[in-house]
Amino acid sequence: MDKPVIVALDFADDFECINFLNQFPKSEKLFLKIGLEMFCQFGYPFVHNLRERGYNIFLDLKLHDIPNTVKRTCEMIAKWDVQMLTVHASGGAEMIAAAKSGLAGSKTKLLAVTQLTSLGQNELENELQIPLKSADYVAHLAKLAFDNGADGVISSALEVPMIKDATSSDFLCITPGIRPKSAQVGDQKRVATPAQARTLGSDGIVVGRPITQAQDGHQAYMNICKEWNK
Ligand SMILES: O=C(O)c1cc(=O)[nH]c(=O)n1[C@@H]1O[C@H](COP(=O)(O)O)[C@@H](O)[C@H]1O
Repeated sequence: MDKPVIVALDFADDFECINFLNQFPKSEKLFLKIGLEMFCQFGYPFVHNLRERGYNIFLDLKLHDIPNTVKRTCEMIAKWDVQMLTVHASGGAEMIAAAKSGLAGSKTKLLAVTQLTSLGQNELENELQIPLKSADYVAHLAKLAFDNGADGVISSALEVPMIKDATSSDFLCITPGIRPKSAQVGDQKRVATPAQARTLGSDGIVVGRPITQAQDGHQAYMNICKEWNK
């Protein structure tokens, strides 16, 4: 798989989303992330529709439940022919392994979310009461995901070198929290530019608002791809 720029489709309605996609030439082979906002409203038919149109799909459901429930859910998703699926690494070793076994026989890559990019050191210590440096917590969760069969993790680009050291160079690091220099950071805490993410060894970047809320979404996407592929 080439290193993709994955567009996060965080739209309130499907009409707005399809209008957004129609800005792109048909030849543009987009990699799209369907997250909770759209999946909760439009479910599997929406995923199926976008697969039929030839898009690669990252289904970002961030599953986090008991192993049996996660396994059964993954068995269902395994039939959907999506390229990537997320679970929370903090669901534990057994849950990650259960997710992987649920996906058996499919080509869907299992990605474990480490520490959300919207959480910094302060939130980790004071809200979640995790007495670790953020980087150590991310490395710990990445190792847990690696040891239990995940294909990769979701983390900030800033942590990629450390994750690859703690796991393996081909363990996928897909990184949201991407902000071109001119973009607003918003609710993200651990951010990097597309160029920084590339230099740090990220295997793919996830970008939402800097593209979906731009005046010209296609141009914003092209600019980010240019910086990413430099
Ligand atoms: O799993 C994710 O994709 C994810 C994990 C994470 O730690 N941080 C994070 O921002 N994301 C997702 O990546 C996207 C980032 O969107 P923007 O902040 O608008 O670029 C959103 O759809 C988030 O749900």
